[in-house]
Amino acid sequence: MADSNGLTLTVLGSGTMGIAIMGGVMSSLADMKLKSALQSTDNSKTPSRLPNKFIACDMWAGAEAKVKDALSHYSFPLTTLTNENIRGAKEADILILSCKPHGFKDILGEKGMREALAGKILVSILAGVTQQQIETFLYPDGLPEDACRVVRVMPNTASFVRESMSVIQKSEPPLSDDQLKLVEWVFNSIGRTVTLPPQVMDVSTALCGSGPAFFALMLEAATDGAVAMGLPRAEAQIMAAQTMRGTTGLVLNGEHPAVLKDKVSTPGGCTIGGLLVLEEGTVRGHVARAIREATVVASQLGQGAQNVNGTRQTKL
Ligand SMILES: NC(=O)C1=CN([C@@H]2O[C@H](COP(=O)(O)OP(=O)(O)OC[C@H]3O[C@@H](n4cnc5c(N)ncnc54)[C@H](OP(=O)(O)O)[C@@H]3O)[C@@H](O)[C@H]2O)C=CC1
Ligand SMILES: O=C(O)[C@@H]1CCC=N1
Repeated sequence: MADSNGLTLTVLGSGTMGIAIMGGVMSSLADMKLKSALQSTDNSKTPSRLPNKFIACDMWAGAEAKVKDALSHYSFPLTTLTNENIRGAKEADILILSCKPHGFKDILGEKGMREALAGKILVSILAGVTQQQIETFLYPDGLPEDACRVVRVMPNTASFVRESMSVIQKSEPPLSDDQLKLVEWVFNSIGRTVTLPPQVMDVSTALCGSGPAFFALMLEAATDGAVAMGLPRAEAQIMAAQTMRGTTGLVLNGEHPAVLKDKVSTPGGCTIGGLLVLEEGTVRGHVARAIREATVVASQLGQGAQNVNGTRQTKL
């Protein structure tokens, strides 16, 4: 692990995701330091230089305190900047574009930004904004030799606790070995990654980006039911969350969800009774439709469209 020789990671937009990603990377680095003191690690997938200095840019001054509150306990060099995106970009080796989807033109259109980004990796996590949209905006006359490499990734908010499911869009032409190692290291350090083609980025946004909200709704509803039957809320919430974690652990361990469900359903028992109530409510159809709706909405986000459920209107 390179320490004194470390890279600088800048986030452009220090909101929920900017903080979550920096927090996850810092936590991972802190963990690596501890582990490397105890055992040797497989370095074949580790870039020669890792990010260990961080710059958080935002246009809202209040973001500085939020970033410091969330991250200063990690003790990595952390600079917070307000309305100084160009400086943040100049000092960066790798950047995460983490503003709202419609905000990318304000940031990338700033005078001097193109020069500040030259030769660097710009990871966009914006929902609904394609790699091509960003590249065409930055380089309307075609990619110059010193163009930055735009890489699209869809992580989720669990980055903060290093449990993200991040979808890395396959880059065309391929990234260099060093670039790929670095991008994969950043997102592997904050959870799990898969690499997929551009045409599935919107559904990945719905399933993985929005997913924590959908699963949280399920968790909250289960907690409410338990509270209604007499459990104290604090315990009920932990019990529901741990049960959800256990279920995901089994599935990630190879158990098929349908088999898992059947194994829990004792004949004549309480589980099948509960499941049939869920089926009466067409929960599966609605959950699946939520993913479909979110996919459609995600696909509109880069075009300035708004609203859901057939009420979408394109901004003129
Ligand atoms: N939230 C999530 O779980 C996920 C979000 N995403 C994507 O990540 C991106 C960020 O989402 P999220 O973190 O939730 O959004 P937030 O609104 O929490 O954060 C975005 C931040 O960018 C700031 N910002 C806006 N304009 C500028 C500018 N010109 N220069 C610097 N900073 C600016 C915003 O400031 P201000 O508030 O003042 O506008 C805000 O603090 C979005 O594009 C979203 O699609 C992807 C996966 C999951
Ligand atoms: O709701 C949104 O638009 C963003 C993208 C994925 C999660 N949150």
